[in-house]
Amino acid sequence: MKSIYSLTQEDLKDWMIAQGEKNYRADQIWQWLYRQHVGSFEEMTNIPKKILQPLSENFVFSPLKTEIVQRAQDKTTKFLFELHDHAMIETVLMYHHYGVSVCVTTQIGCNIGCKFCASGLIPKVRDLETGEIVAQIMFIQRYLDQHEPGTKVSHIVVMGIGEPFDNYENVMNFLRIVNSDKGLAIGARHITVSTSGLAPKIRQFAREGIQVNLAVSLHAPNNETRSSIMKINREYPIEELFAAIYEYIEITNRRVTFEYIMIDGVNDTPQHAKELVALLKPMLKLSYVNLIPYNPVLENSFERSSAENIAKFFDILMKNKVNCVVRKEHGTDIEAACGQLRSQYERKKREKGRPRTKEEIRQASNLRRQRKQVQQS
Ligand SMILES: C[S@@+](CC[C@H](N)C(=O)[O-])C[C@H]1O[C@@H](n2cnc3c(N)ncnc32)[C@H](O)[C@@H]1O
Ligand code: SF4
Repeated sequence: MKSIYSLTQEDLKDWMIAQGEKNYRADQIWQWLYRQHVGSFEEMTNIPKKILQPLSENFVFSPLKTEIVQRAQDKTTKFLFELHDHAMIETVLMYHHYGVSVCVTTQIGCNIGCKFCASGLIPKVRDLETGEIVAQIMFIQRYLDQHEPGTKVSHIVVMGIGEPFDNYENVMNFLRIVNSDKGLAIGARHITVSTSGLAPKIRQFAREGIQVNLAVSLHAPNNETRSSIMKINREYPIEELFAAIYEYIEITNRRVTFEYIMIDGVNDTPQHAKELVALLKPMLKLSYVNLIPYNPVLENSFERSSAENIAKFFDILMKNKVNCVVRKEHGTDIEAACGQLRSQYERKKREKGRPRTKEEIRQASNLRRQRKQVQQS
């Protein structure tokens, strides 16, 4: 059964009309959901039983069951949820000087399969429904209501497990619901959708008429390096990706953020930095680069660039007037890399009772060492 959070305002109105009810009932329910943040139909005290009954027969409330909550020293909190089909997803709550953001998951697994990413290890099982994405925000808003009354989710990043543009319609509905001014009213400019670079969807997104920010996971300035870590680059090479980005900028007049993970010996040399400068030169005022220190994951041997190499790379970009920042890390003392909490949890479940192999012990100690370095740096 679908979640009530799957419905846009229009869907809810259509449903009311189909029940022979008045439009304003849909507005009342919307207010209960997104202004009062109720967690059940019974709490909607001004809605008559003759409406609540069919509502609860046709829709579930939250489709999420909490499995694990991990809180880091900097208050970053990771939630592992179980869905009705026992699939596990992750959602992260982060605290910033400008507010509170939530990172949402959009798919179970991911077919893009980037080599460095824990989420891409598991092929896509299915797309999340709109309601399953909205429910992540509402769960965390209720968690905040309970633990820190008055604190509101102010920003959303669509950067959890999955490729949002491979679940396009559900993600667009999610954006409309959280942005609705009669509901949560999270400003479009406070929402960022990150894509690995599905060029045709970037063009489609440009035409949606919403002010949501676009981030592109670039991670390399040339096709050879990018294809070696992101197989999506073979389908949409840099020339095609940038043609779509230019079109996006032309239509929306909005700035694009480029995410660039710093991976030791892969994409972090001064030569890579110079190539990145050349690539971004024509769009200096309309682009922004986030340099992200790589978060080591157990399943591969990539390592984070040294602080020195990150600083050198940053300097080259800055000297060439590329807007750039080294992204602040969140929750380094918990399973911070996207998809890690879920993959650790599922591995432990599979391996219960089985002794670890030498290779697994080596990998785990390697990861612990890298994490320690990350926390100390
Ligand atoms: C998990 S992805 C989800 C959104 C979308 N699929 C994408 O690739 O942009 C969000 C961001 O996390 C980055 N990422 C993935 N694994 C990472 C890791 N181990 N350390 C740091 N960033 C990572 C991705 O490259 C991407 O920029
Ligand atoms: S980085 Fe994004 S696109 Fe690549 S595997 Fe991870 S979630 Fe999928």
